[in-house]
Amino acid sequence: MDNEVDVFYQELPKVELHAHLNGSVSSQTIEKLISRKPHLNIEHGMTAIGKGQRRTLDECFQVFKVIHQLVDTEEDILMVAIDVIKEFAADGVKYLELRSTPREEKTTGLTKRSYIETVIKAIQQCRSEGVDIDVRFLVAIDRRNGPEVAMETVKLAEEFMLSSDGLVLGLDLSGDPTVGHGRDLLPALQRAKNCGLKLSLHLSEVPSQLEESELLLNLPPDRIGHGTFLHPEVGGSQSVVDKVVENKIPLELCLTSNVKGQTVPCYSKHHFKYWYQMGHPSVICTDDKGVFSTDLSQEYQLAASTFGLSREDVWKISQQAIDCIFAPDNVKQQLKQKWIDLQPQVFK
Ligand SMILES: CNc1ncnc2c1ncn2[C@@H]1O[C@H](COP(=O)(O)O)[C@@H](O)[C@H]1O
Ligand SMILES: [Zn+2]
Repeated sequence: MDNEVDVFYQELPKVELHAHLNGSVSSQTIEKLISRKPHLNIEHGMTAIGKGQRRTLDECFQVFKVIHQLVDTEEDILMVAIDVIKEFAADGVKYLELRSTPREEKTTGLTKRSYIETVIKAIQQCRSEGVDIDVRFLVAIDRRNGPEVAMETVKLAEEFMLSSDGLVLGLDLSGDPTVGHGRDLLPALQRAKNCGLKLSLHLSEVPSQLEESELLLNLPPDRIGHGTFLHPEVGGSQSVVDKVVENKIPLELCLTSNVKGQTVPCYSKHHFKYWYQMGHPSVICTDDKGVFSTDLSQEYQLAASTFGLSREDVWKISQQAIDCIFAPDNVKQQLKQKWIDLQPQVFK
């Protein structure tokens, strides 16, 4: 971890809605993976970006390739998912929507179906051990893989949505934003929406995506990842902002990820300020806590110190995130009660 985090932020009950499984692998788990696969000659420094370090977004995507080499069996996925879930729980996260791209690995017999099944198994195992966190799963589409794979992923997600007892709730669109165009993925995303999968789309993570965002906002998505370049001040447009506001589409905002990935020049210029000041639903998230050496408490603390938020403001942000989850209303009600129960302890 990069910084010392005040106990208030750790004890604050939190909702995490934007976490990529393989980007969330901690250094402890990476150690275990490296010792399972010494022949790969992967060193620790290749899988995380430390304090004060920055990488281009392109270099970040190279890091995921290294991690994918380390995580290529059902056994690896099970361990990684269980570790990640327990780490979020230890950081005070009470509700987590984990997202991951199902991968097939011919050499190890891993299939996209067994990939999803294994993540579900990890969630169930944590639940049976009594880990204090409600975890759901969003199946991810890597935009690099094109429309056919996207459609295949939607069909799989649809199947699991119906058979996983509410654990699979939706779909994520992610991957290198400079590759491919959302227009080609529209039929798959439209199908997902029609069958009841919730949609969280990475939109305008880089400046060149305005036209794509305009198009995909017509779906409309249920949440937006990043949305760094949506507003006019950074080359977006007012009509795009209006669409987001009219449809009340929550934004998942990841400060460290954007600064370390160099799409935002510094913390004080993060678009959290723009959307939060407007009173638009803005959820603080980690994106890739392993790769960016952070955790959700630290992200809350960073937002507070950068934008001068009081503890009451911070409490409100974490509480209002409950309204943005993809799980049904009864789950929202349970979480709201949990927040009420925990409040005296956090503000003691
Ligand atoms: C930094 N900003 C980002 N922008 C876009 N996509 C990202 C991302 N961070 C992570 N991913 C997506 O998540 C995958 C890793 O987790 P999973 O193998 O799916 O669990 C990456 O390969 C990429 O597709
Ligand atoms: Zn992301």
